[in-house]
Amino acid sequence: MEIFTYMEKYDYEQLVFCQDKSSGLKAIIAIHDTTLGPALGGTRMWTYKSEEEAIEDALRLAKGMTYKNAAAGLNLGGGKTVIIGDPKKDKNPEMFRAFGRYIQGLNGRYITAEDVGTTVHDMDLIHLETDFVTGISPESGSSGNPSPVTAYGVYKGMKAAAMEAYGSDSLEGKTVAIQGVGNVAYALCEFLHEEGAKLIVTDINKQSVERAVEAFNATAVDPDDIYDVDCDIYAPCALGATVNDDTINRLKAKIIAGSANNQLKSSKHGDIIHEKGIVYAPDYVINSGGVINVADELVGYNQKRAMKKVETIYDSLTRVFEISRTDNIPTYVAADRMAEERIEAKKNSRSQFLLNDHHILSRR
Ligand SMILES: NC(=O)C1=CN([C@@H]2O[C@H](COP(=O)(O)OP(=O)(O)OC[C@H]3O[C@@H](n4cnc5c(N)ncnc54)[C@H](O)[C@@H]3O)[C@@H](O)[C@H]2O)C=CC1
Ligand SMILES: CC(C)CC(=O)C(=O)O
Repeated sequence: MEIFTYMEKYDYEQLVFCQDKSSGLKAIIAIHDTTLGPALGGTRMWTYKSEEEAIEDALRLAKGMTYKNAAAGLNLGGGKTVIIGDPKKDKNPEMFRAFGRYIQGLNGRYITAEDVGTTVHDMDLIHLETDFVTGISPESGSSGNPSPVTAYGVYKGMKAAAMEAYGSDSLEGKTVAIQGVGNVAYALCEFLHEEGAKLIVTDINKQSVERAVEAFNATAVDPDDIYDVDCDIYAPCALGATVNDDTINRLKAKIIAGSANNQLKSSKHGDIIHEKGIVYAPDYVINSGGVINVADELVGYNQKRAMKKVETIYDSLTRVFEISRTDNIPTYVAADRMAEERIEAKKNSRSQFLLNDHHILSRR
């Protein structure tokens, strides 16, 4: 990959490589755009096959955060970190403290939180070195684990998608195929089960599947079979790019709505599902509950206020579906347009965020 060519193409601001030999830290912080404010996005820890794959993931996820934060109405830019390693085997406290020092060095241009492979405990370790971290333990006045709130937003978004597809937002009796029953999806299963939806689940982790089968009477299938099951809603809640050339003709669902980031392998796949009449809830709109929740910490966390804002995901998606219908454009294009309009409006007055005295986290 020609890194500068790629960065120039999608207008990235900064890519930071962090290495700490004694703890084994190898992290990549990608900052896409700070027009609206400091870049906020989580830290993913994953076993990448190559450094190139890790860089690409960081870059794609960071750009997604720019759009997510803009579409959610947050005054925040987009960034994300990936740590190369196995979250089950390679973590140690020094690693996250070293990473925290790198974040501190960015002086507020980037604020982190949880993502796949990282936990509240990891954020607490980062917090020992920097204030530019959210989603730390609630005892410190923080909002804690964002996953259940993300799940609540996805649940609300799924209802908006059901309204668009079926004319009713009830999920009772609907069959939802859930790919990956980790932190977000387990909490999502709770909401869906409570409303009377039927659940089909899969995960590469057997224990996660068993837990969902036991708790929600879910039907388990093998990971690759999830694309072939009869269902009303396909909910990708694992990693990205699962709507791709191999899967797109296998999916039987009328709705695609889940928590995973970067669900479409490429924009071509968004065009195809639009032509097929599938209602696609753009990933960064439906999964913005977590970032909306942690962003509330920037003004002094208030759970009620945060949850009220998370509920607006239903309205944002309804607006996206309306634009898509009226202008006959795919929903991902409608969402991009909403986000880009917000960023463009601000572009001439603000860019390249730098910390100022009013940064709330520096006073926490
Ligand atoms: N945690 C949060 O608040 C937010 C999460 N997201 C996104 O939602 C997705 C899930 O996040 P979390 O639940 O936090 O992560 P997690 O790591 O707790 O859960 C992901 C699950 O997917 C499973 N998985 C991985 N590859 C799989 C495959 N090929 N087939 C089936 N299962 C597979 C894993 O075993 C794990 O159980 C990620 O894409 C994440 O970026 C987006 C916004 C916020
Ligand atoms: C986990 C969130 C708090 C932020 C994030 O990285 C995301 O929404 O993908």
